[in-house]
Amino acid sequence: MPEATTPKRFKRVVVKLSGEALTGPGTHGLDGATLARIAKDLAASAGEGTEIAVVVGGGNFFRGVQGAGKGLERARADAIGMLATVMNGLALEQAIEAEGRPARALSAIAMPTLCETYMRASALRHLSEGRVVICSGGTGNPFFTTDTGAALRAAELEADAILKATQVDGVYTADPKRDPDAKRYDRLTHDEAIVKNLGVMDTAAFALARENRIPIFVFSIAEEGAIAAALRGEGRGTLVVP
Ligand SMILES: Nc1ncnc2c1ncn2[C@@H]1O[C@H](COP(=O)(O)OP(=O)(O)O)[C@@H](O)[C@H]1O
Ligand SMILES: O=c1ccn([C@@H]2O[C@H](COP(=O)(O)OP(=O)(O)O)[C@@H](O)[C@H]2O)c(=O)[nH]1
Repeated sequence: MPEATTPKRFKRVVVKLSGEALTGPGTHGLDGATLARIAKDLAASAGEGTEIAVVVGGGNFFRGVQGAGKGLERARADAIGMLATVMNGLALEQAIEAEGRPARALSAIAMPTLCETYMRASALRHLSEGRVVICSGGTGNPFFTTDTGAALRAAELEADAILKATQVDGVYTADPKRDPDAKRYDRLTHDEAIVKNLGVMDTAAFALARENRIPIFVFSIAEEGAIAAALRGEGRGTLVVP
C-alpha cells in the first residue's frame, strides 16, 4: 500500500466536504452536476460498507469573515455562515437519496420544520441503519469552522478517520494556490501541521484531531469517485497521523 493512502478499512468515517467543492465550474452556490457526482460518490462509499457522516461547509454561499468585513458583527456573520451549511446539507440529502441511498440531514442549529436537530445518539442510529448522515450547522457556535465541526463530530461519533475532501490534492509546505514552489507531503503529524501553521485546516481542528488521535486524509474532490477511492486506500493525498 502506498504510504500516503488511508491506513485501513474503516468502520466509520467523517467526510469533510467544503462548500466550494459544490460550486463546480461556477464561482458561487450549487452546481447540479457536481452535487450529483459527489452524491453518487458518497452513496457508493456507503454501499461498500463504511458508515459515512458528512460535515458540510458553507463557503460556496457565505463565510463569516466575509460578512465581518462588510460591517456585520462576527457572531452574526457566523450565524449566516452556519445557515449556509444547512442549505448545502439539505441539497446533499436529496442528491444522495436520488442515488438510491438513504440519507439524513441534521443541523446543529434547531430548525425542526426543515430537518432534525443534531443529536449524537440519533446520528449513531442513522449510521447503524445504513443512512449517510449529513451534519450541517458546523459546531452550532460562532468563531468556529466546519473543519473544527468535522473534528468534533469525528471525536464524538468515534470515527476512525476524517477524510477532508477539498480543492487541493494534499497538504503542502505552503498554500499551493499562492505558492507555485510549495511541496506536497505524503505524510505528516498533527503536531507538524500545527507548528508549521499549514493552512489547509485551522489549528483548532488539527488540535482536536490530535487530542483524540484521529488520522486525517486530505485529498482532492475533483476526480469522480474520489471519496470511494480514498476509502479503499487508493487515492493520492496526504495522511496526517498522530
Ligand atoms: N499548506 C497548505 N496545503 C494545502 N492547502 C492549503 C495550505 N494552506 C492553505 N491551503 C488552502 O486550503 C484550502 C483547503 O481548505 P478548504 O476548507 O477545502 O477550503 P476553504 O477553507 O477555502 O473553504 C485549499 O484549497 C488551499 O488553497
Ligand atoms: O462551527 C461553525 C462552523 C461554521 N461557521 C460559519 O460557517 C461558515 C461556513 O463554514 P466554513 O467556512 O467552514 O465552510 P467551508 O470553508 O468548508 O466551505 C464559516 O465561515 C463560519 O462563518 C460557524 O460560525 N461555526
